[in-house]
Amino acid sequence: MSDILKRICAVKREEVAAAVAARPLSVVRAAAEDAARRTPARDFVGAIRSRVSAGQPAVIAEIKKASPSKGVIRADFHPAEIAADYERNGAACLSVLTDRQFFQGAPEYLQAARAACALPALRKDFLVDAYQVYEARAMGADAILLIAAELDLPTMRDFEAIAGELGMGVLVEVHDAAELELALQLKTPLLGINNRNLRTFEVSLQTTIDLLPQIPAGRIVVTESGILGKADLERMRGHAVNAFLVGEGFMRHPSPGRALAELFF
Ligand SMILES: O=P(O)(O)OC[C@@H](O)[C@@H](O)c1c[nH]c2ccccc12
Repeated sequence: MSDILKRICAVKREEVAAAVAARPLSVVRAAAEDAARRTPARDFVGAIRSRVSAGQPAVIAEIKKASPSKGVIRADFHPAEIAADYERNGAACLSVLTDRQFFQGAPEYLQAARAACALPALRKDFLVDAYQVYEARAMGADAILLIAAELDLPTMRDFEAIAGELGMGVLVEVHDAAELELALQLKTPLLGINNRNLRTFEVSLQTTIDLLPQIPAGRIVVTESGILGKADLERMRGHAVNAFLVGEGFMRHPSPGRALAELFF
């Protein structure tokens, strides 16, 4: 079985090396600090927490053109329009793919999406180097994703500390009990459970349900991937999970925002 996550992360290391050669860390860091001063990050964690504590669904609506498992999901792709549509229809936050090679994303999509609305935006990418955390803030991101399957604990702590200095939120993503144990040692309250195994791309919503008993109070569980219909939603709500990260289920509709409203409100 080919390990897709490993392949992606190998490419990420090459990308970082090329980016560092073009724009050294000191420059990106200064750009990130400048961005943090001039356009402070929007409160990603707060946007989710306020909805969940009010008993409302917190939806992180994803802007994703393609994926390695599904190919092109949405050919007619306008990130700014989609972002505004999501906002009008009650999304709490955005998640924007910035990886070019595997997801046909781009940093410019994050910038365009964020500029078109007032929602906090997560940089959805595979972070393997602190450089990319600075890069995230420099491109306007309000939050970063840490994938516990690819990072050790000291590295995650380091990235979380940098994100905190720059005012960004952190969503830490796990897929099994071992990863969860690492993730729980971070400070962030936002715990994503990816129903998709990033090594094989198999999806099972049972992944979220199985890990719930090991999650202490005070963490906000975000169930990620494979949420397509009302039955999925009811199943999660039956286990008191009320924060969701949804991509494909919205992106295949002419109006992704309307799809969001129909599913959640
Ligand atoms: O399109 P879906 O099945 O609704 O999934 C969204 C999101 O969870 C998925 O895109 C994702 C979750 N974790 C990731 C890490 C990297 C890239 C993508 C992802």
